[in-house]
Amino acid sequence: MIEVKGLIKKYGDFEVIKSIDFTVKKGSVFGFLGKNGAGKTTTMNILTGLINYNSGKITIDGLDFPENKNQILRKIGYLPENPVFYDYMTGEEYLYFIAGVSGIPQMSIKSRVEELLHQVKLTDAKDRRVGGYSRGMKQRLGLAVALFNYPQYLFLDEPTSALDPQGRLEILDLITELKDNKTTVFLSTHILSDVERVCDEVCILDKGKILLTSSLEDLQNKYIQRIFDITFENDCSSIVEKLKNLPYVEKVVQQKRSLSIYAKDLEKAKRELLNELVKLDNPIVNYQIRQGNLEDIFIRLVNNNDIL
Ligand SMILES: Nc1ncnc2c1ncn2[C@@H]1O[C@H](COP(=O)(O)OP(=O)(O)OP(=O)(O)O)[C@@H](O)[C@H]1O
Repeated sequence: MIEVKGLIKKYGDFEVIKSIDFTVKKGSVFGFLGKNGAGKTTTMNILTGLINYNSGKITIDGLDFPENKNQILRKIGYLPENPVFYDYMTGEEYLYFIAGVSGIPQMSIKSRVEELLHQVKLTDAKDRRVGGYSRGMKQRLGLAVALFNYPQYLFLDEPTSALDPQGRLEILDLITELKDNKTTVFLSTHILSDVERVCDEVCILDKGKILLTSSLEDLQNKYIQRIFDITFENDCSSIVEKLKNLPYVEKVVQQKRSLSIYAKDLEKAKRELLNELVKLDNPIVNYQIRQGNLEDIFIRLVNNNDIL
């Protein structure tokens, strides 16, 4: 288990991490969410021992982080957002190079390299120079490096953002496999559908502060919202204000001829909204009720702070 209490990180006078607390349960997939610049990479760099922090307490499996850094780091694997390699090496040579510095017994190296190449689906590309790999292939090679020493805690910083949908699914499947093997995964990402697919816990960071930590299930149960998506024949800018003032409407988001109306009172909105809309001199071409997803919850939390 990772426990973080009162963690503060400053660059000069700029407090990037503003006294955050959170707990990552062993064996879980912990989704660490936040907009650009929220402080996700900084937090991950601290937890993987790459940078120092100003104050706070971090314990991993009950061990104080600074006091037991070497012991703890042996349990940790990290895939940074933009992993860097020696481009002139082949993928296989690079993993042999990592083996050389990892302390793994000589006799196990060949089988470990082969196993990892297979796991990240790079066996066919193992003899190509890394400089010629696509971003997705580099990401997968970085994952092989992070996994080299069978980490108990795996930190992944935006591991799928460079990948095409197929590549993303492969990484998400791998995360699920790792979780099944009891690896704790700390996943920073912007891609909320990925979080919905693999995470157990969600932590939302905004401007260095934690807005919310929750199990994904609780978050969905508590904050899920019904949204009415309506498309009109003509531009609907002029009716937004009127709709916002309806007592059962919480928020209206407009995109040219379409509106997303967030309901405060779902039952009332179901009964009354359509009646209200047909009175307008703008024919409706589409009307549907959608269940909000994590993306909607995230946008409401980070942009409005209106459900806290
Ligand atoms: N070495 C540094 N010196 C000064 N400021 C820094 C340094 N590293 C990061 N920052 C600032 O700290 C804040 C948090 O950055 P961080 O990279 O942790 O955010 P992030 O949530 O990972 O964003 P992204 O999704 O863009 O990677 C940003 O405002 C960034 O400019």
